[in-house]
Amino acid sequence: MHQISPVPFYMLAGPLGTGKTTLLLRLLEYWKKQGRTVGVVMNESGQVSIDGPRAGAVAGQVVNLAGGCVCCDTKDDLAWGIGQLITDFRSDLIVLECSGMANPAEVIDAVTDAFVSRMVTLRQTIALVQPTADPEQAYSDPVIAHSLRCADDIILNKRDLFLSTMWDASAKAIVARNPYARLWEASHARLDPDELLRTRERSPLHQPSPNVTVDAHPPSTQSKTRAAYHPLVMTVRLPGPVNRRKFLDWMDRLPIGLERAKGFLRFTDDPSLQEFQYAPPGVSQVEPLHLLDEPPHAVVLIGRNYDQEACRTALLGCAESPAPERAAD
Ligand SMILES: Nc1nc2c(ncn2[C@@H]2O[C@H](COP(=O)(O)OP(=O)(O)OP(=O)(O)O)[C@@H](O)[C@H]2O)c(=O)[nH]1
Repeated sequence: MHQISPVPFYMLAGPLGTGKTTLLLRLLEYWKKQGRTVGVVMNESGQVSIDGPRAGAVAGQVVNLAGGCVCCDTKDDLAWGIGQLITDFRSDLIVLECSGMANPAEVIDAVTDAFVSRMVTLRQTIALVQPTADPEQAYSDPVIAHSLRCADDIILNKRDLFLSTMWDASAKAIVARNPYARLWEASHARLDPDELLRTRERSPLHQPSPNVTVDAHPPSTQSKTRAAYHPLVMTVRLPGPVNRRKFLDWMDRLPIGLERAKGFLRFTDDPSLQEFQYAPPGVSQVEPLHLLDEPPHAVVLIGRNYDQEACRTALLGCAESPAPERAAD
């Protein structure tokens, strides 16, 4: 039987909208120049993958685990996705971008079990976070706390958007939570990949251990319920091109409880594909984008404490109503 050695596995973790895909695209370019055959596992919580097509434009192969969180709903699919990348696509390196709602401790647990560890060796866990006004409270959120705790490398990203006082207090709080990780500071995840990926001894904190995997949130393979700390995800499929003015109006009035939104669409007055992004505190943006394949036109909205239905109705209201059918002569 054909025996394969485990391939290196990298995990990008961290809360919603902190720059994981931005970093992933940089790493994919780097690995591509090195001649690596990279397989990407892209986990997204919406029913439609938005980041997968962007990564697919650079990487050889992307397996999308959309429609759930890799620590809850799609944990079993992770082993299948890794197996597919190795056996079908001969990937010699695999990188997983966790959904911004995933608990990386659960994912470490999944990729280091007896079965999956024959296929991959966890090489590095990189967490991306952004500063906050109240790091003590914000970094206690389960996803952030676990991301910080499990990481070998932590990137404090979005330097351009935050004042030094908030930045320094956040950096201090991060180091207090994980003094063993290397802390990087960046804008738009601009770092030297050679430096970032340079391996070093893994500290015991980074190995899967009872400290990391046993906590208030039991492994989801035992219970298929979603972790209670996850925000709500809504995917709105657009029936056709949208009216530019109405969509820009909608973008200007996004509800406060919305934590992340992204999607692909077309305007009625422009043939280009458009990418929509909203990751507070940044402003919402819609920009033309070129992809190899046409992605589904949809917007994924993630948040807590906002009127989902009102948001969906307003978004669908941007779609041009189809021209009335002409009566037969
Ligand atoms: N101003 C600013 N924007 C950034 C920076 N890094 C990323 N962004 C933008 O923030 C948005 C979210 O970035 P992504 O890389 O998609 O973040 P993510 O962590 O993959 O998002 P999710 O997968 O949805 O959790 C995009 O519009 C990025 O262009 C940064 O350092 N500064």
